Amino acid sequence: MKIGIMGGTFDPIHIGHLIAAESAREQAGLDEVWFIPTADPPLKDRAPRAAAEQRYEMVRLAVESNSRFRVLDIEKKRGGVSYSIDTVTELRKQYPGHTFSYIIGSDRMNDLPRWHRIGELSKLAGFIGLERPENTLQLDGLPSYLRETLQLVRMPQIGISSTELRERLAGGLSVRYLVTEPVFDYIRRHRLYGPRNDD
Ligand SMILES: Nc1ncnc2c1ncn2[C@@H]1O[C@H](COP(=O)(O)OP(=O)(O)OP(=O)(O)O)[C@@H](O)[C@H]1O
Ligand SMILES: O=C(O)c1ccc[n+]([C@@H]2O[C@H](COP(=O)([O-])O)[C@@H](O)[C@H]2O)c1
Repeated sequence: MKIGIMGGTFDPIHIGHLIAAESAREQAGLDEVWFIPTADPPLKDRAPRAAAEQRYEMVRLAVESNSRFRVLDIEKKRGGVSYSIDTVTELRKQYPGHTFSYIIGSDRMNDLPRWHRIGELSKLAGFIGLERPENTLQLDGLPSYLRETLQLVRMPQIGISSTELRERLAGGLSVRYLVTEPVFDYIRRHRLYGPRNDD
């Protein structure tokens, strides 16, 4: 099977992530998309607000109604910094018949050369790049070995981020319809992302 990996911090997961995954599935002819919430994200300068277990649970709730979407706890279980090379190596061992491609937003695409052991990773997995409103992909900035493995897909522009959602929640504003209803309920029940005084 052809698998797309939707990796992310998902702090929290929002409709932009889901529409990105669905667009990639459709346009890249993927059989399934596997969502993999990180433990510690490698290149983010702040630790996630919600615990790995809570971020995993929100992703599980967001994808459970789609039979072509799955959530994997592989990075949560491994703990520590979630390097994609470790995840792909483990997945290839576990599922030798599948091929894997990382789905990434165009904003993250510029960071690709800084990913851990990126040369090796690019031989083990492909990359599917999505356009995002606030960043235009500068393909010229990428080395040719990455350009060659990159497939670009289009998606309706969803100009939201988890950062914006956390800010809205901290400010007492609604995130209804920016996240799925079960995720909205989970955030409310667990009182996630409320105002705090150590920011
Ligand atoms: N609105 C969006 N449209 C398309 N892709 C997105 C969108 N938001 C996030 N992504 C992509 O989803 C993946 C996971 O992103 P992540 O979990 O860090 O979400 P984020 O909204 O960018 O979070 P934050 O604001 O906390 O940095 C990344 O590849 C990112 O580019
Ligand atoms: O392996 C790396 O060095 C690496 C560096 C940056 C990001 N990633 C992966 O890219 C995905 C999106 O990351 P983030 O930080 O934007 O949530 C997630 O699966 C990360 O593990 C991976």
